[in-house]
Order: sequence, then C-alpha cells, then structure tokens
Amino acid sequence: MAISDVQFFQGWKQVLGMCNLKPGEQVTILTSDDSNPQIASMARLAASDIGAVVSVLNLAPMNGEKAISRDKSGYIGKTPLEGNSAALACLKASDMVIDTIQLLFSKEQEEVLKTGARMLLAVEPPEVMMRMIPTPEDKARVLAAAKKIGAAKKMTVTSAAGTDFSCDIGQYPVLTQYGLADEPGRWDHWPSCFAATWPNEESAEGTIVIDEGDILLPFKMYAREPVTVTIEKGVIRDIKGGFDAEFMRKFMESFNDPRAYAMAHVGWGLHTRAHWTVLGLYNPEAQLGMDARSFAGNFLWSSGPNTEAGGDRDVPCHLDIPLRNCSLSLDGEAMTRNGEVVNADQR
Ligand SMILES: O=c1ccc(O)c[nH]1
Repeated sequence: MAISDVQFFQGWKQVLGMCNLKPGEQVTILTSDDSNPQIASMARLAASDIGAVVSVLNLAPMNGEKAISRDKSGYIGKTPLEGNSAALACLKASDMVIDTIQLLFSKEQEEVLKTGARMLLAVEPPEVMMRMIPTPEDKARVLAAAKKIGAAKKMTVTSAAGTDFSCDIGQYPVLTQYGLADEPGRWDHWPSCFAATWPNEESAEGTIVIDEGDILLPFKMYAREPVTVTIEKGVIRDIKGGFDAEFMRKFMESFNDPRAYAMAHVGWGLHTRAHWTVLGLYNPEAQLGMDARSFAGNFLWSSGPNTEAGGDRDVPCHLDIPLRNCSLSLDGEAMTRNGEVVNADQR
C-alpha cells in the first residue's frame, strides 16, 4: 500500500533533520525519467521547508541499450554524469545530494563525496522507506558492528548448509549503512542497516553455499535449491548447482568481464524492521531489495565492484547475496550464530 504525501513529507523532514540539513545549505535532488516522483517531490518540499537552497537536476536515463535488467543495481557504475561536466559541477557544489537514480559504485559518486558533499540514495518504494525510517538506534547498532569490523583481521563464516568461508580484512574501509547521510562526505541509502567491508585482495577463500530460501540480487529470486560457490584467492572460481546456479553463471558471463567474479563487500544485516519475506511480496521490478540486504542476522556477501571502498574495480556486474542461518565471526568472536545477531549492542 502507498504512503500519503503528508506522511512521506513528514518522513523526509525527519530524515533530513537527522542528516543535519541546515537552512541555507545547498541541496540538489538528482532525478531521471525513471525516478519515483513522490520521492523527488517530497524530498524537494521537505528540504525547502527546512530552508535549504534546493535545485532539481534531471538527467537522461542511460544503459537501456546495454543492461539486461531494469533494476538499478542490475547494471551499475555507469551513470548519466559521465561526460556531463555541468551536472557534476552542480553536485560538487552541493552540501547534500539526494540521489533518486543510483550513482552507487560510480567514480562520479566518489568524486562528489570527496568535495565533502553528503549523499543520500533514495530509490525504494516510499512505504518501504517509511517502514524502515532510520533511527538513532539503527545507527548505534551499525556503529557497534563497524567497531568490531574495524578492529578485526579475519572474518570467518560457516553454516549447516556447508558454507565455510574466510577472508582477511583491514585493507579496505568499513562500510556502514544506517540510512543517514549525516556527516560531510558520507554516503548512505535510506533504507538500510548493515555493516560490511571488502576482503583484503586475494585473501577470500572457501565455499559459500547459497541454501534454499537464500536471496539472489539483483535477480530478486529466492534460491530453490543449493548453489555451491567456490572462492580462491578472492575470486569466484566455480558456481555449482541446478537452475539457480546456471542463472547466476549466465548472468555473470553476459558481462564478459573477469572482474565480475571478484569478491566484494561482506558483512551482516542489522535491520530489526526489515523482513526476509518482503522480496516475495513485491513485483520484482518494484524495489531494489533493501529488506533482503538489511534483515537482521543475514550474511550479506557480494561480487564485483570495489569503487565504493576506494578501489578501481568498476565492473558493472554486481550481485548481492544475503544468506540466512550463517555464523559469522571476527577473529573468532561470534557476530551472528545461525542467522541471529549475537551481541546485545547490535540487537
Ligand atoms: O544500499 C546498497 C545497495 C547495494 C549494495 O551493494 C550496497 N548497498
């Protein structure tokens, strides 16, 4: 069901307030033809009501002739900012960018953030955004998890289904997502709530079993039978199973880019108002799947790009694969056990 303009306007006021938006700050709302109009309009009204100086920048859609998926995360990193110096200048001159097109994993996003601009991605359905409206408690849970990741040297993940994965960590920054772009230079995505990092290059090793019911994004599919993924020296070497495994292989092969098989961010979900079931209740194209990426206790692993972590792997193929019932540890200390968050300060 939809959300009324009044509710969503108030939600935006609340979230922009938590993003420390102040009167007089320069805000640019980045839109394209496939932006959600209610997101763009309520964000604009709320930012204006706070007293920000608001611009709307509309860019033509792109990648339509390249991507085989309409999902915004189905072909990433190539954005209408490429070669558009005027638009890039506008975003760089902004104190805050509200992104309704998804610049995530583009080099332009990193360029804009380096100016100190804050950026908030907003592409989920408004009712999903409101159900998972960020709270200070979400932020506290994520920062508690991030502190553990930042202090650790090794991540290990196991499961009864057969996952037996490990990687060294510390080479890349910690990815914190709690839905608020509340500090200069910070990017976030409303709604989300998880902590992650990237494996040290060539350190990810082992087997990840995608069990029945685990989620394959951007396919928006629940696996119907186990998929066994073999990882050696940070790269996916083998994907075995039935239909789901073949679908994964064929999708990744279609990009014809060996970098698609690199391991990307690994971490766990911490959202207490996100649900594993939501993916099955929506038309696949109607959402990005942030419930799936964020539900508390998942092991969210991914493949492909590392530009968000300061790397140069800007491959457009990116899979996010949240698993249930895994046990994730950092230097031997349990963070999740059989899909449940262990530490009280992360619950
Ligand atoms: O919000 C997001 C969305 C996709 C992703 O890979 C990371 N964070």
